[in-house]
Amino acid sequence: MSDTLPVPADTPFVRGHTARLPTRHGDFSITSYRDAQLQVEHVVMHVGDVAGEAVLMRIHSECLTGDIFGSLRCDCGPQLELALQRIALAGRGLLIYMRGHEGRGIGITEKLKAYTLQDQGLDTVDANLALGHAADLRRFDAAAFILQDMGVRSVRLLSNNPLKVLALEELGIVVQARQPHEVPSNPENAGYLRTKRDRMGHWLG
Ligand SMILES: Nc1nc2c(ncn2[C@@H]2O[C@H](COP(=O)(O)OP(=O)(O)OP(=O)(O)O)[C@@H](O)[C@H]2O)c(=O)[nH]1
Repeated sequence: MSDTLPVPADTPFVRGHTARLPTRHGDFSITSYRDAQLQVEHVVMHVGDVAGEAVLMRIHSECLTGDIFGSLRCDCGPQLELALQRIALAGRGLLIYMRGHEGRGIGITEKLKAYTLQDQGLDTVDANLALGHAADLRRFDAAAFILQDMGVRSVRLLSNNPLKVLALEELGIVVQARQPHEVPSNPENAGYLRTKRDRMGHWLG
């Protein structure tokens, strides 16, 4: 971790512990961070010395259904796998796994309610709105802290989401480049991806 950059003393974020984590994608280290704001622990999967410039980086928002159960309703699971593969292949980089981001911040129960509304014909955005939520409630200040703590000075961000780039830049993160992170679609998530492209401005083909 960086000894060179000052980390604010009054932060709600605290580094936990680092361990070696060999995976089927390659050999990673994993570091936990306590987030007193969201009352969760985020984890970072990292490879190589990430202090410095132009670090390959993915911020992955928790998606229990996609990441764990192989849901076809979204593209989260394949995006997570692809990101770990790309970072392992690069030999240097990190994936910040943001807990508390489930359902773009609405939580698992509300996301399941949104799924039911989507099965009745609403798209992802309107389902959130019908439940009384904004389309996207995620905050990235924990990610900004983690990058600073790890000494990351600029990133090559794996993402298709222009608002994510803006949100990170507003927090002072230098996004040197944005690299597309598109995975093949399937019949179950075609509408979801279309909504991301047409209503949320994602750079998707
Ligand atoms: N509210 C809601 N959240 C969803 C739905 N499907 C997936 N999610 C959540 O969306 C989050 C991932 O955000 P996405 O919009 O897919 O992608 P992104 O992170 O903004 O953009 P990329 O960096 O390009 O992947 C995860 O927290 C998922 O749990 C859905 O139908 N409704």
